[in-house]
Amino acid sequence: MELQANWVMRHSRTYNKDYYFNTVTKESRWDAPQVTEHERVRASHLLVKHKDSRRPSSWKEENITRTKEEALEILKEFQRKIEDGEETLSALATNHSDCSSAKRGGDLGHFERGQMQKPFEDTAFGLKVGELSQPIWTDSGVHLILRTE
Ligand SMILES: O=C(CCc1ccccc1)N[C@H](Cc1nc2ccccc2[nH]1)C(=O)O
Repeated sequence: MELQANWVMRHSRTYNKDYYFNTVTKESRWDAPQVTEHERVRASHLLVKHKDSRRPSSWKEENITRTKEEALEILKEFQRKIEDGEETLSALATNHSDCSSAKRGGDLGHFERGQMQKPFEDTAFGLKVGELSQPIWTDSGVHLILRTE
């Protein structure tokens, strides 16, 4: 079983049973400290909408008519530029994201589970800090997500 950082399992001869010891805080416990996943994360994203998006309109384009396939091709080009270090997600989101968060470089702020559309939430909570997602689909369109905290 995975233990939280700095915790080790020890054996008590007095009680003849295992216990858990934190090598940093010197705390000891009978029960194993559970690894809790992050309660909340912070992320930025770049959204490309398509004609079947929940709201096929944005600050950029009053009436969005591109197809899902076209949206994905556009997003994959952005993904390549970010992965090559040619562009940052923030700069591309500012100029090209179909979400109102474009005005904040794509920053969505902190959020907990239960606040965003499920595919978006699951991807964001599955990223390490600084990690960029693969293109993911929600009812809003297709997104790239960068976990920032
Ligand atoms: O829902 C919003 C606002 C999101 C937001 C949160 C926090 C700060 C700023 C913006 N914008 C939608 C597009 C959109 N759909 C999303 C689905 C998941 C995450 C972000 C999303 N953004 C839209 O513009 O149609």
